[in-house]
Amino acid sequence: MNLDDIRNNITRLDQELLSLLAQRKTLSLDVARSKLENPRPIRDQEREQALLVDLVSQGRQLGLDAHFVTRIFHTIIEDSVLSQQALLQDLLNPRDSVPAISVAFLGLKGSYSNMAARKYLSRFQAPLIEHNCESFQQIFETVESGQAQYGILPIENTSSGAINDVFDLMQHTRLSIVGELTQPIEHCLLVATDTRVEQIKTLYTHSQPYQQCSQYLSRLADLDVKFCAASSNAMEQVARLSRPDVAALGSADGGALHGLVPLVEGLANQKQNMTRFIVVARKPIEVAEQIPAKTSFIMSTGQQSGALVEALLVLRNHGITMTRLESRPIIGNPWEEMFYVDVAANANSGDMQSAMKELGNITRFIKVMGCYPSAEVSPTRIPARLLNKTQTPKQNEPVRYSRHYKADNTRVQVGPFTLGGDEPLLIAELESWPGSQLDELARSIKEQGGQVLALDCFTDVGTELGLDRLQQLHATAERFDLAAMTRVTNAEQVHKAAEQVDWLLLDAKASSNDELLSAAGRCTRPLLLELAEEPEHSLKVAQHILQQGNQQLALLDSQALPLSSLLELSSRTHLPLVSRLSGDATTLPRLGDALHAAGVSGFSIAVTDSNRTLEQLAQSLYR
Ligand SMILES: O=C(O)C(=O)C[C@]1(C(=O)O)C=C[C@@H](O)C=C1
Repeated sequence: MNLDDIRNNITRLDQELLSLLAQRKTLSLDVARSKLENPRPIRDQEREQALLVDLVSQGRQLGLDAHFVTRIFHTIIEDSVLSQQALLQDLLNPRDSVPAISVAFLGLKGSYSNMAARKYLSRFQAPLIEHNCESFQQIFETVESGQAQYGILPIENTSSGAINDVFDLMQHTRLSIVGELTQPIEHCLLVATDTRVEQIKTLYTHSQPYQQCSQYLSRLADLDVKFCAASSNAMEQVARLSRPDVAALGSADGGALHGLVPLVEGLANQKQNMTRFIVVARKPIEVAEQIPAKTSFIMSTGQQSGALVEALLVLRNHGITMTRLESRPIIGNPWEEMFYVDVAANANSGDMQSAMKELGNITRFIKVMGCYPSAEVSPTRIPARLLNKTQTPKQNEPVRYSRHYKADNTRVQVGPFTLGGDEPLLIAELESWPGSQLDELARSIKEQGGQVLALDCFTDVGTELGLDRLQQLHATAERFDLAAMTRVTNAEQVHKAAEQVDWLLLDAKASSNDELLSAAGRCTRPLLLELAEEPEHSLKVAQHILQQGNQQLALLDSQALPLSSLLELSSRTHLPLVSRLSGDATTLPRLGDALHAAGVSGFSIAVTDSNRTLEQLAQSLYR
């Protein structure tokens, strides 16, 4: 078969896939109607789990990786759940029979708010009348006066946090929240003509995307930056000039509305950049009981100590999960706060009604801002014990970590460095978060010959600070051409860390956490598994990880195992070994040499701002 024939076959298969997806969607809507007749919740995670287990098993028999199959079906099921929700909501909240839908949002054609508005309202399949607004205030006014039926407002961004102006305006509005959506923010360099990055001399941009892409932009020399009121203005300007030396920052979809094309994509410092929007309207909506709902309300408590805690306890006592808590000063009442609360509950449910009544008795002010369908469809996970059942064990297949399975040493690619090659790899561990000293220490590690910067981002801190530290670690490692490593202790940390660092450390305690091991085994970042007291046990854990798909695994000895045990280990497994060394500057280099000769591929040592042991070890190893 020649290339054209193969491509024709691929095209045919893709069309079949599309037609099958459309048929599946029709069936999913039939399910929704049947759930309405015989009331049942839309979401049925038991059914989803059973479906995924079967699909993964059948996929494996067809040579498809478990991770690939689950990822695709998570997306299909997410769409199915959201389509069912939209159908039920339409039936419950019939729309006035107007020929078009009108919406107010910030900015002009192509702004992120415009793209969010189009995405959210596409479900109504009616022509859209767009009201471009210059401020959040104007959006509220346009909807309040009836000129637009809906308003779209950003309320939080993963990199810049809460959008306070919107929260402040919410305090005084008569509008209700009727929906939410999350929009990925993907900044690109947009151009109007055929050009190259080196030719760009002037950049038109709004200040926010400019800050969010600072790392990429700092690499472009002599750029004249012209700030605009909104990204859409920047795009308009570049489209009007239509020259090879000008570019705008904005989304590819937004740019397309102005005839611009992306020259470079994915420019944001933070790779996962998302904005959550709320949708407001004059009339509140009802949310069908079968749908996962959210309710937003605002309240102010007295200033006596424990008042907020008491209010939150009411939610807990009614089994209501709070998904967000934000506080803003009350304008005109210095030192008083208004709290914005989102809960995962339907405002009409018995629990919520009685919780609101109790809250009414202990707060100074309380008002429901709206109840709306939750746009988050958290993916159903397959527990490790079921995932393993989906394996079709081949008779007498050698265990994966063993030399029978693979005779040659595994090479693990850690950022730009290789573990398991000819040269040993040097990991410098910082024992606590160094704050503003981070860059200084990274510079010193690089100078001394270190290659990997290891630092705990999550230990003893909340998720938000952990994520912030991850980004700092990523940025510093990149600045000094080091690879970055951090410890992960749960599945969520695996997903977050995999976006920012080159190597994930699983400590010996990880072996009892099935969910963590499965997430690590399914991620595509290399792993370093700390050996448990009983190395045999860790080899079983290694087998479990390798079976999930991730083959980039190394073992860490942090208990200074005797040389004989290390030799035995390296005769049994092809996985590279790393030793955590401690000791003084005179013994360390000799120890390092001996262990390297015994097959140890990497060394990890603690670095402080005063010791130079890393340098001595590096000099001895790289002699
Ligand atoms: O089987 C159902 O009950 C469906 O609603 C269909 C479906 C699916 O798309 O497969 C969607 C949502 C449920 O959570 C489970 C499965």
